[in-house]
Amino acid sequence: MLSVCDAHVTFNPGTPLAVPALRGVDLDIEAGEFVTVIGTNGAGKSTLLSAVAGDVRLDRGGVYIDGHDVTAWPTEQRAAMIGRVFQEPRAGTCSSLTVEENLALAASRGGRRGLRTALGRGSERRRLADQVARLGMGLEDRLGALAGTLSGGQRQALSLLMATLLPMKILILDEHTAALDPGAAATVLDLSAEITGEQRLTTLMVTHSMRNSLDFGTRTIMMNAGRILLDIHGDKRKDYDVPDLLDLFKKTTGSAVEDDQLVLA
Ligand SMILES: Nc1ncnc2c1ncn2[C@@H]1O[C@H](COP(=O)(O)OP(=O)(O)OP(=O)(O)O)[C@@H](O)[C@H]1O
Repeated sequence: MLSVCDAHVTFNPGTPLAVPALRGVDLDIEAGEFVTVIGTNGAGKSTLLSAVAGDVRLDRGGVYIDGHDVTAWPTEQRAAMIGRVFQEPRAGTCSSLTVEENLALAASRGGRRGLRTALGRGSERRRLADQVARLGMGLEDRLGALAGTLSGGQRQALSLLMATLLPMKILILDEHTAALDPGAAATVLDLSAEITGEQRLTTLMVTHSMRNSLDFGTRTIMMNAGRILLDIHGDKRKDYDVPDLLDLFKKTTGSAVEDDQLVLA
């Protein structure tokens, strides 16, 4: 469903500041798979996600979605197929619009209906209220509140809902719970699992928590220095715990994981 083939990306190529961020990444993901992506700082996780979304162009290699070669497609063209939630809750919602207006904007994305039309229809307003009620955060009673007044967790749950409101194929979650307190992070993670499961979305989630990388999704990949080091899926995944991931990392790279966040989170 999603294939990344021999992906290479170097930032600032040909300069003293050149950084090889992806060094030959191959990844094939089946429809409905939920892949958690883990790795030390600077491993290339976000670059991989950005290469799939179209924000980062490959120097070499290709990205294929449902058999279409999208390597040369700009982000806007891929946006109809890809939903994305970022680390920063403010990135996915507009502070100066209400909850309802944010949702209506997401519902009208790429379509003919504008914000006013979506909000002008009683049936559409009810549908959006029903959708927001499922988040279990009481936002259905705060549809008229500005998104800027919501808590980080509420805002990130709203971002998640907005990213998945319209039918699409791939959901990209880039450390989307990293800026939240533990309680809100757990709620948003559970919601992510629920929504992706229901819609059978093909999902790529970067996390800094080894624990979460095993507890959520159907497959775990670990990156280091621009490459995929480990790829665990199927029943095999149940046999792994955090110490196993640490061991594998050490065996493959010859060094221990130094990123405390990965180990402790
Ligand atoms: N726009 C950019 N310009 C220059 N270098 C960049 C740019 N974006 C990323 N890099 C570098 O590319 C490498 C991979 O970065 P990337 O953000 O993909 O890593 P990551 O695994 O997501 O790390 P983290 O967990 O710290 O977010 C890093 O060395 C980073 O400094």
